[in-house]
Amino acid sequence: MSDQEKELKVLRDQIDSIDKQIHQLLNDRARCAQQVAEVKEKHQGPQDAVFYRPEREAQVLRRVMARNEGPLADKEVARLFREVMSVCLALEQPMHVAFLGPEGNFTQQAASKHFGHSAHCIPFSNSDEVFREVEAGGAHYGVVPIENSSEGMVGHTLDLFKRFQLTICGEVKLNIHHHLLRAGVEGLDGITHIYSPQQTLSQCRSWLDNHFLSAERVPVSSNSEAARMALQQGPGAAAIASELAADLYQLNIVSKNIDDQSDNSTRYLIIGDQIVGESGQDKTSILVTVRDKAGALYELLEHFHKHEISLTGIETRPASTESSHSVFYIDFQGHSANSHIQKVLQELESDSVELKILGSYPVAVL
Ligand SMILES: O=C(O)C(=O)C[C@]1(C(=O)O)C=C[C@@H](O)C=C1
Repeated sequence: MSDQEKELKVLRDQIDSIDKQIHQLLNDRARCAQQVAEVKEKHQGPQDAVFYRPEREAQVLRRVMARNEGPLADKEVARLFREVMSVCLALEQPMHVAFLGPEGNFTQQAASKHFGHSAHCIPFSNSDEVFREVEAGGAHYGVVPIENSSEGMVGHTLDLFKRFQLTICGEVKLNIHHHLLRAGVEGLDGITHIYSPQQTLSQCRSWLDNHFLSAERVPVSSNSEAARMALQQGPGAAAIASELAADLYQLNIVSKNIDDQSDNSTRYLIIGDQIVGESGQDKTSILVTVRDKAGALYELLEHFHKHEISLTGIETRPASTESSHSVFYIDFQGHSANSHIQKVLQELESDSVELKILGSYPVAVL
């Protein structure tokens, strides 16, 4: 045995022994989660037991990151624990998560980032169907986009909260990175057509102008459709799409991160029908309907100012039935179980035509 082989053997024996301990501990943890499920079923009833606890998951992940001493990066260890909790939760109850499809898009990536890879994610062709599926009980939770750093709020998603009696159980943020994908070929030569949704083509315009001024840019309905076209049309075709789409359609990533803006991100909401407990770092979202008059918004915001509550987002939506009313979607720091948040909610309720509390939920961890 060479010196190198001897030294490697010592270290690999150590790794084998550590792996054995990790393996045992993982199964110990899984057994604990099974017992947690039994306790929930015993006290809440087998039909009503709530297995997924976003507040607890957020606390576990925050603690993992806070105590991490490396060399693994905080986010990397949290990602591992995210998956550990995902398999443990699947033992308690296999999770069915509806998302705004099609398969391979960024919303699916967001769903996996939030629930881990043991959740069964099902694509739906529009956000209305995602809401309907969750409300009907066909899926435990749903994932829909709410805000993009360059495009702003997704008004349609906000309006769905007026129609459906669902709550917000969580949020997840995803950095959006677009890649150039090709089937069976490496490099950039010979590309004549580039497929992607119009919005993505716009977000990569400078890169495309620099590299492919003469290639035809073909707008398609989704990321996944772009990937499918690249696969179907052969070597002259390329798609701009996500890493997940590359995996799904077995395409090569020939150029990574081609977005003009490197910090493009999208925030997604987790919708369900449960009240989420306090995690220690939470947000609350509401819809407030007020009569149109000068200073209406000012009066609403005064309540937040008085109680020193920081807003994290505000958006005006048209009131569908009454033209003399305005609806504001507002999210702010704090949990509705907290007494000073309760005071603001009471004041808003007495000052408005309608107040709908959409939910309190943990601020995105990963
Ligand atoms: O603490 C719980 O309630 C659990 O069910 C355990 C556990 C975990 O694996 O840590 C699993 C799923 C929940 O979403 C939260 C945490």
